[in-house]
Amino acid sequence: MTPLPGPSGTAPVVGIVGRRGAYGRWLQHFLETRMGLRVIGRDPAGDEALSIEELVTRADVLVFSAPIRLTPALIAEYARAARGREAGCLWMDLTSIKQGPVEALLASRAEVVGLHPMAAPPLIPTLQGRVMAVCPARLDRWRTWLDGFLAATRAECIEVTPGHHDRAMALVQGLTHASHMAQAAVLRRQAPALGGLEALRPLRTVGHALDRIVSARMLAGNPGIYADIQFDNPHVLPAVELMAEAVGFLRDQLRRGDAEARQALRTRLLEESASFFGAPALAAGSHDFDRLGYLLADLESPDFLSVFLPEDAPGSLCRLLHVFEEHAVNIESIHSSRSPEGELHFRIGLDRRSLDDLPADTLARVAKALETRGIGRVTAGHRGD
Ligand SMILES: NC(=O)c1ccc[n+]([C@@H]2O[C@H](COP(=O)([O-])OP(=O)(O)OC[C@H]3O[C@@H](n4cnc5c(N)ncnc54)[C@H](O)[C@@H]3O)[C@@H](O)[C@H]2O)c1
Ligand SMILES: O=C(O)C(=O)C[C@]1(C(=O)O)C=C[C@@H](O)C=C1
Repeated sequence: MTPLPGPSGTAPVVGIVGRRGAYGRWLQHFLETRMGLRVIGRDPAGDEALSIEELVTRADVLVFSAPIRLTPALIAEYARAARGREAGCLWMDLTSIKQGPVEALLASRAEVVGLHPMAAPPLIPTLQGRVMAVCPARLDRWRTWLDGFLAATRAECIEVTPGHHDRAMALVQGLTHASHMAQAAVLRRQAPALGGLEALRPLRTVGHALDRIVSARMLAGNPGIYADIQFDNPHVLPAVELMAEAVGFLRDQLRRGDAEARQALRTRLLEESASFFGAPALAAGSHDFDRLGYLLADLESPDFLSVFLPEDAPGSLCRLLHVFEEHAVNIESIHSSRSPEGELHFRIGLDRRSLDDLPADTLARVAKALETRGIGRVTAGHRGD
């Protein structure tokens, strides 16, 4: 692989501040394996071989990937240590909040871009299928290299100013996180009396299942990030205040309990918001809800085989399906998905009734045929009898 040259014509050395963290590790792997670049870094979590001075001197590109609450002061500390030697370099950050970090970066003499990959570091080596907010702040000679870097990430890049980003993230992240933290807190208080979370599962709706997924993802994540987004994005507090006002209004109507209260709830919390969303958005959201509901049902169906296809080539899926046909196994659904390790596979949902009419070892024979003919490797499978 030919590394992408920087403005001097040679491949830049990239320094990562916070390279032992979740994104720092992901980015180092990306830069080394997908861009062929040399990566150095520093992190108080056991990676202090280079001093701050050495790091800013040696890195042509410096990326800040540190806790949100510390980042503006950390950037200022690096800028002080660089004492102007950063002129001609590119400095950037991955922080979930953009105004403070980008202002701090601009106080240096480096070229500056603020980035926000809007998803946790993925299992796969690129950001394909994810959005990256890009705040170009002071770019000149590094623009071409930056374009190449962003293209290599395969993220859907959206240019935005830091101020607009933070106001939007107060709604996209702050509000979403706040409502799911609140939901999880209520579930914690009330679900045990009903036998716990798992006891609710058989009675799930699609809406509850989707919300549970979001809450679980957040609660499984880094609590520091979720707390910092609430506290350090100044636009979150007004959004949370409006949410509390809306929930308070709902509570007041429930306490009143009369016909007028019911009408007030319908008007203010349903009809007025529905007309704000508009008919096309309501129809599209409703359709997506249905599709996600069926997707979740498919992914939970008990009869399935998950098959890893080593050959990412036209016709591989066709050859795979032919084996099921040969064994008279009826397929109910096919989803391409990723294992927890990031490996691409197909989850083949099977029709229970067709399995019932077949010999008990049919799935084992399908799996064997797939493997001996070199079509695919069965990574998981289940026949829910
Ligand atoms: N994880 C996510 O979901 C996610 C998504 C998008 C953006 N981000 C952003 O990426 C950045 C890093 O997040 P993360 O998930 O890797 O967090 P993390 O807590 O896993 O990593 C942060 C790293 O910074 C290090 N650090 C702390 N103080 C430091 C200092 N003084 N100098 C150098 N390093 C220091 C920590 O030791 C840690 O290894 C954050 O700004 C976050 O907003 C994270
Ligand atoms: O877990 C995920 O993939 C996320 O989307 C994490 C999430 C989020 O929940 O908003 C959290 C912080 C980052 O700034 C970006 C995204």
